[in-house]
Amino acid sequence: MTSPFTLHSQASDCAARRGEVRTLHGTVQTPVFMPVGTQATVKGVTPENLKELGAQIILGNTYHLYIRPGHELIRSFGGLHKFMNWDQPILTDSGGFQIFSLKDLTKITEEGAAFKSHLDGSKLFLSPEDAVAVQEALGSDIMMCLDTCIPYPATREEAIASTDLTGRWAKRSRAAHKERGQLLFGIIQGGMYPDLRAKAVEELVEVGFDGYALGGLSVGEPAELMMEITEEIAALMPADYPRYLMGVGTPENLVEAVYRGIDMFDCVMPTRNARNGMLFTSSGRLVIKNARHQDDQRPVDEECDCYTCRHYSRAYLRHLFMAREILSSQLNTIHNLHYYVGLMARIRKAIEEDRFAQFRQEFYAKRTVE
Ligand SMILES: CNc1nc2cc3c(=O)[nH]c(N)nc3c(CCN)c2[nH]1
Ligand SMILES: [Zn+2]
Repeated sequence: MTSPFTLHSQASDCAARRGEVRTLHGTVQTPVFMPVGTQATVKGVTPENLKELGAQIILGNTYHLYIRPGHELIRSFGGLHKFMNWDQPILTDSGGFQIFSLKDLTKITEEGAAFKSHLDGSKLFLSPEDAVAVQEALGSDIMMCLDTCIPYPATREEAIASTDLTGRWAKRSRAAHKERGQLLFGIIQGGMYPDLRAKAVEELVEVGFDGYALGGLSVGEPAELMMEITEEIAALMPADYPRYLMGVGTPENLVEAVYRGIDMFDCVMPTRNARNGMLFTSSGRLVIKNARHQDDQRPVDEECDCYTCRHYSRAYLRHLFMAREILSSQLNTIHNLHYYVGLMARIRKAIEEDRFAQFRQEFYAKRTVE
């Protein structure tokens, strides 16, 4: 198994590292934040907007695209890249998280996940092999194994049963994956039990994947516990393969997880919060509907050079939000994604210059909660 990951530099005073992941649609510089594009679109922005703000790789979702419009339709258009006019890397999540968040609509057996469509309640089924086949049809550059995301809290017995099943499914996913350049990542479960997670790492490495993801986190557990597990398990994940922390997180989470050795992140926060009028800035968060922005001529963030900050005032963005204008979501999303992608670019530079621990201190010094 040759790794798609190249390590460029390792911080001298923490686990942070600078690297790159080679994929069929290009090389991704890490640490990297991946905007979420669940239904073949990053909500509210065009691929051109994404390129302009610096996005390297985006996320799609097996479950959603399988249900609508269907992976066979997308295959007939030459795959997801052609269908959505995005010619850079795409990572598709397996649907593990979505199927389990459907809760009572899902039945898990050894064979796979039987579930009811959230659209029309029709009965559907995905085996680990099906999930690989769907992602191959989509043509994603990085595929994720179908897994069972363990809720928080979970008993040790529940965590053992679920983690063992995820391990057996991972083996089947690897066997089903025909080598054609598409990468396949394994997902580490284990709940909040470090020993179960350590065992899961060993088993997945034994099977052999192109990268390893920490799953089952950011599921309602305290942030300290998420960071404890991340710190302990990232250190056990192969250093010469990509490490992906799924569904994380706030800007602070990203800084803390990079500090502990994580390379890849995805989170709906920048896009979802943008639509809800919550904007990220270098000094903290800003709620655009707040009356104090009503006649404020300044951009969202004086230190930001994104399209939104170069052309629009807080007053205008507040007006769009209050008027429920479509442009509100577009401009707020461009800014928030530019902030996240820009933060990762500043993190990569700090690691290259071996001053990440200092960067982390400065990052917090500037955060005054608005
Ligand atoms: C928001 N928090 C969060 N936790 C996750 C865990 C898994 C997880 O354990 N497995 C999978 N397959 N996906 C997850 C996701 C979706 C990531 N796009 C998560 N999101
Ligand atoms: Zn901006």
